[in-house]
Amino acid sequence: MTEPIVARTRDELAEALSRGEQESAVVLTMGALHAGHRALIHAARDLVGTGGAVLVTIFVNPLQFGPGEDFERYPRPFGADLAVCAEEGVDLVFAPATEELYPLGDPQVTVAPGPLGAELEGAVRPGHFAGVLTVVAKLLNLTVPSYAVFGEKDYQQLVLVGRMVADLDLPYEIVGVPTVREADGLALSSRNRYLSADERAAAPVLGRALEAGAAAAAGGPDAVLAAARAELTGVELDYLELRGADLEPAPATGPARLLVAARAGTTRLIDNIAVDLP
Ligand SMILES: Nc1ncnc2c1ncn2[C@@H]1O[C@H](COP(=O)(O)OP(=O)(O)OP(=O)(O)O)[C@@H](O)[C@H]1O
Ligand SMILES: CC(C)(CO)[C@@H](O)C(=O)[O-]
Ligand code: BAL
Repeated sequence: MTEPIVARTRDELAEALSRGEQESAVVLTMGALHAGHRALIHAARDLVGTGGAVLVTIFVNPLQFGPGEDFERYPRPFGADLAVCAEEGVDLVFAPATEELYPLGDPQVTVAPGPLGAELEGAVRPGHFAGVLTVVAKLLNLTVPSYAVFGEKDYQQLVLVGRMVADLDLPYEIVGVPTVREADGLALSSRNRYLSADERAAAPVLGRALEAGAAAAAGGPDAVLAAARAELTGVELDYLELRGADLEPAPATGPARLLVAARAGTTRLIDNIAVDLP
């Protein structure tokens, strides 16, 4: 097992990137790495092969956290994260300090996420996706990969990153990876560690609700939502919505996406599933 190169500054990153011309794939994270991130790293390696370079960024981005959210509390187990990267054969880790990524302080020019950025997660977390897209654009322009790998667990983020790349002609291929789940259906998330025993016992209702909704697709959109809603007990619901695969309003037929966000105690969980409307 070889240790990844660790770059903490732009100069260290540029020097590391200058050493090779291989094709690269990047996985952008906020650390606290789990099996979901490992799946993204595996996908990145599959894209570039053993001759290519897999990069992981670890940066808890203050721009995407709102007031009263968990920026300070967010887990930062950097040593453990480096061990995961070494186990998974990551070639380069870029882990800048906030002032390294934002040397001029809060950016005056940011990426506007458009109307979708104010819906679903954006309605509950105003400004979140402007923060996400701004840091994603910066990290991609610093790491200049061929591919950038994202998880379907944050489906709206995946859609918005893809739209940013398309709208701004950014030269990166965005690749999505299916959500990795616990045995009981709970989507892996760095925030799951916040859950008390009782909250953890309640949390799988999100996955169960999504499965029930998808299974009711033959009955159409109303049946999907009714079946999902019936499972959502023991949590505080933020939203349950059926949209098109591109998160536009749900079509009457064809590929759709069922999305849920809820709180188990003070821990906010999100999840989603593909639904095929007949
Ligand atoms: N269970 C999962 N399955 C697939 N991809 C995942 C999963 N969890 C996170 N990812 C992806 O990993 C990347 C980094 O996400 P992040 O570092 O925020 O981890 P996280 O588990 O989503 O943490 P958070 O608790 O903040 O949601 C994102 O593209 C995200 O969608
Ligand atoms: C993409 C990302 C790393 C940007 O901070 C974050 O939103 C995340 O981890 O999903
Ligand atoms: N992957 C989620 C990032 C956030 O909640 O800010």
